[in-house]
Amino acid sequence: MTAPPSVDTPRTGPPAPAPDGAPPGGPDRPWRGQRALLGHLRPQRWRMAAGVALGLVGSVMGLAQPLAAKRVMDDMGRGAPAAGPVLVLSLLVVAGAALAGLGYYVLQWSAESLVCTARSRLTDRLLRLRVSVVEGSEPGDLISRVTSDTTLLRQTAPQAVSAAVTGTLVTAATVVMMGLLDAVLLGVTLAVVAFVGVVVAVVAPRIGRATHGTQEAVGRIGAALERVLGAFRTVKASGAERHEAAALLREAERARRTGIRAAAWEAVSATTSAVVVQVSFLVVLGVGGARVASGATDVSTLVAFLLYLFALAPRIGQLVEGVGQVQMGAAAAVRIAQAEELETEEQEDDETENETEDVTRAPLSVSFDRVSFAYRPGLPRVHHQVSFSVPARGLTAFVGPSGAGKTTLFSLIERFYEQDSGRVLLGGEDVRQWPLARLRASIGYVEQDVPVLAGTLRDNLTLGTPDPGAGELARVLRLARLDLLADRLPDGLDTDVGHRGSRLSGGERQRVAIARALLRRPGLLLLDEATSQLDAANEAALRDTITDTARHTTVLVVAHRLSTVTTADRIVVMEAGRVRAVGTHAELLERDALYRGLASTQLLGP
Ligand SMILES: Nc1ncnc2c1ncn2[C@@H]1O[C@H](COP(=O)(O)OP(=O)(O)OP(=O)(O)O)[C@@H](O)[C@H]1O
Repeated sequence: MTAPPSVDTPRTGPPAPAPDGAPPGGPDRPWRGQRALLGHLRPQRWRMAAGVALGLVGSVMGLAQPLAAKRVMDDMGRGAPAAGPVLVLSLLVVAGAALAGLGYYVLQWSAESLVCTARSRLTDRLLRLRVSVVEGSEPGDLISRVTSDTTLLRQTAPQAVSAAVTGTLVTAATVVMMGLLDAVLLGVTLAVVAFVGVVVAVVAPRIGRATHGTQEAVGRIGAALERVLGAFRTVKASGAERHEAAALLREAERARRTGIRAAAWEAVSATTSAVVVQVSFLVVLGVGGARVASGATDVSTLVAFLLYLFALAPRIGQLVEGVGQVQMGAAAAVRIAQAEELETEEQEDDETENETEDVTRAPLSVSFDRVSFAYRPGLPRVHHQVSFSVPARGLTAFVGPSGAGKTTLFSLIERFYEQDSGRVLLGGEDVRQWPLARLRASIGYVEQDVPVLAGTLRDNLTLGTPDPGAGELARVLRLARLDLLADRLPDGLDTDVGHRGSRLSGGERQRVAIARALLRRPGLLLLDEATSQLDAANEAALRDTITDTARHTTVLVVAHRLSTVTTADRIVVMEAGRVRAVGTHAELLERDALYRGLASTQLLGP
């Protein structure tokens, strides 16, 4: 074996995830949430503006209705024909209601579009996350960011926008009218109302923090549920339902507490604004009365001013509520932004989407050249200067004690992780030079754990090979000894196999995974303990299939049961992250004590 020259490469892996597995970042960067919220709103700004404008016109028509009604009554009182005013009033009623309804619809429509964009962007990113990032995160928490946080965003965005636009416009117009009536009284009013601004400035961040806390707790509920439902039988068999339910309840309680805290702060700001408006009314009454007495203004101006002040009150309430909605939306936007900041795999596969068309079906050689690797900085190394070469075609087996680093070899070939130093070569080319999509499309991989997804048998087989053709499907079903199963199932290939294939036996799940990998006609087939759960007859049959496949493809297998690999072209013995020996079964029995030990414990002689 000639080892290719070594090139030490710096570690380019992702940064370590946050210690609790949560996406990095926090709500504390100033205005981060508001900026993120604006980022979500921006693409919908015109549609939202249209919705708000329609609503505004509808409200103005509503305001004009009393005047039109007055006109109808006046005309009727005078005995004049009232058909015209009645028509105008009817138009105002119908058009006002229709426009207000249309405005609401357009606003909600834009909110749905906004949240759909957020969800698709987030799911797209989540599917492109690095394996290490997902393994360091809580899937349930990530899911809650796509579901619960985007829903909160959807609920708060229209109210926030409508409150900001309508509240600001109407407040500004009212203030102008008040200023025209009596500038001194306006000054007095603004001085009192400014207090609301101070309260809101103090309270708003607290609403944001409490909402963030609630959403964090909801995320942890998702994570705890995922943990329980992901190992449901184990939880039940261990009688751990109560214990796990208690953990869920603790998080639900935490969500309740932070939710109540947010509600309390909202109540504080709403009550303050209501009280301040009342106080401003009394102050204006007092100061205005004094001004009337001194002749600085007249009674009708004071009355008109007070009427405007009454009209202003709900607008101030709307603005205060809008600020609360913005804080809630911002809390959701921060959590969405945190998930969007998680490190994804390189974007190259977007740019070269048709690279997958160019899949390598020809057998691929594999070489490890002095590869060293640790899963994370600070963790012990799993591989120490691992070197071996496997030619294109043929069956190569990796054996060795548990934890020796066999599965990790496959993770480095698939580039789920990147080595700290040394090179991994596929078809003579560094795997880092391969476009990622093409690299993975050229490999068939059967992983050690639960390699079946929810859905039908057909969905599972065609994952990654969408239209294989009936003949090809029948071929792999036969090769993986699944043809009888497919005939037996009630809906054949369209039978639902349950969550993680729970309606299949362990051996059937393994055969499904093998069939799926074979369907790709890969240049390299990686099988990690792929036949460990098969009965003797099926295992023998699958062994023949694998041996046959290895005639035209490179096949690497990890096996604990040596009986499955004694006929391999070469066997690589690994121990504690190092390659100990390479040879055939017979050679290793003679040369390697560890292998001999493994063989004798498994009752395999020379
Ligand atoms: N995602 C991970 N993060 C951190 N450490 C890991 C990770 N996966 C595996 N390890 C560690 O790396 C070492 C090698 O694991 P690996 O799965 O490659 O061993 P293996 O030889 O395939 O073992 P087995 O035969 O039991 O499957 C083990 O000590 C394991 O604890």
